[in-house]
Amino acid sequence: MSDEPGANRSEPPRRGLAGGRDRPPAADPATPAAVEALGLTVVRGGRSVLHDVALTVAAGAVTGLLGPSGCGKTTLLRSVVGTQARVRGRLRVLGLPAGDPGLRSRIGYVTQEPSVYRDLTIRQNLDYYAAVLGVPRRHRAAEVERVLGDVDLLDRAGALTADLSGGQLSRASLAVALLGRPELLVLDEPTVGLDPVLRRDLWRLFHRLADRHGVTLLVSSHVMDEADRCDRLLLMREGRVLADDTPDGLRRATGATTVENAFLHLVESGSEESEERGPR
Ligand SMILES: Nc1ncnc2c1ncn2[C@@H]1O[C@H](COP(=O)(O)OP(=O)(O)OP(=O)(O)O)[C@@H](O)[C@H]1O
Repeated sequence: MSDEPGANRSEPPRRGLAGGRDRPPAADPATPAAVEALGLTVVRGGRSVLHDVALTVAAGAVTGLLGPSGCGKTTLLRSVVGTQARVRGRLRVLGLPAGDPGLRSRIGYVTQEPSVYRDLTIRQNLDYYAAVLGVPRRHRAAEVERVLGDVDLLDRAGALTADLSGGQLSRASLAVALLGRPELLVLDEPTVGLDPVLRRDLWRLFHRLADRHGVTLLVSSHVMDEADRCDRLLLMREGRVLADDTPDGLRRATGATTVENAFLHLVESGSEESEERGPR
């Protein structure tokens, strides 16, 4: 079944562990939210894959979207970016309804599939995408060098992308997303398959972008050990957001010592609650 972009409507989310659905979770009252969702539901292939999701993504911070494979992370990211069809509920991104044409140049999106032309070099790819984004010709070379430096690919800039390793390819896709300095970066599993040094370097880059340039990053991962690298976490399971909190807040709220155990605690307390409620 196809997934054409659909019209998204939105409203704001709620804080802490997932609970009532009457208002959205506010990440930090002092920081405006970059993304606010309430009652977000998505149907794919005739099946509901996001159920009544409420969440907030704090502006200028690194938020991790964590959960097992198939829980709906990519669907949620696609909804935020505006490429997902059949999105119902309220979803506001940088103050506009998700999918609004005014958001196109303000969001950088890196999918799980590399989004670079394999028969061009990294630099040629970046130059092409910079032109598509409307970066003026006189600034283009400097912009390309800037993003190459950000992802540490200056020494491979002349290589054909077909000849790159998986990690280099991911970084080339990330460099494309950094062109034009987007305010929101949406990254789908950007660290999969990378060695520990590259993973550490990428997380450092994410925090540098947030801390120095005020960029908001929403980064998905199915690896719970990346949780402590995030300022805030959204824990997902089976199309629902179980928690929207900081790593420390989550540990405090659940009494767990690790985010993985906090996740298990939430899953178990969720199933106890539904057993108490009985079949619906
Ligand atoms: N094109 C599609 N048509 C129908 N159902 C789909 C489609 N793409 C994904 N799904 C289903 O939607 C659900 C959520 O998928 P999604 O890709 O959002 O999960 P995910 O958490 O990103 O998984 P992963 O970590 O493996 O990438 C899954 O049950 C999946 O089978």
